[in-house]
Amino acid sequence: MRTTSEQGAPALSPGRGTSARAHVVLPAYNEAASLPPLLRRLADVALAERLTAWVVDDGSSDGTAEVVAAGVPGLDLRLVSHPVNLGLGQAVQSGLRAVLAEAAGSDLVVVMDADDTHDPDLLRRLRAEIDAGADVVICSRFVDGGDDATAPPLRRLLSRGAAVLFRRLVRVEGVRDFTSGFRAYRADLLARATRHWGERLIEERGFACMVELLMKLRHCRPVVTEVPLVLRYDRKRGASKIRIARTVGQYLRLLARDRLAPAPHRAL
Ligand SMILES: Nc1nc2c(ncn2[C@@H]2O[C@H](COP(=O)(O)OP(=O)(O)O[C@H]3O[C@H](CO)[C@@H](O)[C@H](O)[C@@H]3O)[C@@H](O)[C@H]2O)c(=O)[nH]1
Repeated sequence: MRTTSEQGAPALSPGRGTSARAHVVLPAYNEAASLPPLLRRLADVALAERLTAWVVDDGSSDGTAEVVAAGVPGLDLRLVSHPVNLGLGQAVQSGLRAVLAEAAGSDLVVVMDADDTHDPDLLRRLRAEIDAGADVVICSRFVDGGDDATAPPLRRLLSRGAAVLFRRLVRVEGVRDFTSGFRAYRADLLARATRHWGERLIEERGFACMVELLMKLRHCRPVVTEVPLVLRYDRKRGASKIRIARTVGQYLRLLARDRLAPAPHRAL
């Protein structure tokens, strides 16, 4: 296991082609119990997928960092640490920054939940989509074969409401599931967006950061595809951190900010 500083500008080699490595960013806040089974499952796909896992420990108090420091046989595992809790948005941003400092342009950068509710077997499918020409691939609850039937009704309403709202008002071609936390990006797309937005690539601290990232990336005119996600809403350990009223407020604020912010003059 290596511990990585968060500093470092994107240093990517350009050019399209078959994706080489897969970098999996796992934002984690108090996930010491959920991480070990997930990391073992990632180790199972690591060899075939040339995979590095980057856990972003966001000021956890439950020993999440120690779990990562213990390492997992067969898995190239890195730890990015925040000394205090800065929120999901900052954690994703720190993870992406660390990955981009060493990724190649055609690498695959995946962000997925650290609570062991996302299936690492989907990584093969994500790689296939990127290799076929996609810049962003979303694991989606809202395409044929996807669902979130096991989620509580209010949570389903939140995701569906957000999907309808953002589809109407933002429209990113190819996107149905705006709030899914399980996605893959081509590294050079993220690097291009980072060069333009810098630290402002992700300003939302909470769950709205997922939508914000898509909103910013749309200015790069990415090719976006979706693959079905059957969300196993069966968190076996710990509790969900999402607060519904707060998240709705963040979505509305994000929409307002997007309307007011000047769009880049041309595609990035
Ligand atoms: N680093 C960090 N990670 C966090 C924080 N808050 C949450 N996370 C991480 O974000 C992931 C998802 O958090 P959960 O608390 O498990 O939320 P959920 O209810 O499973 O979220 C579901 O709905 C979201 C909105 O639709 C989706 O974005 C998410 O992928 C998932 O489907 C987990 O890995 C959790 O540790 C934070 O403050 N800091």
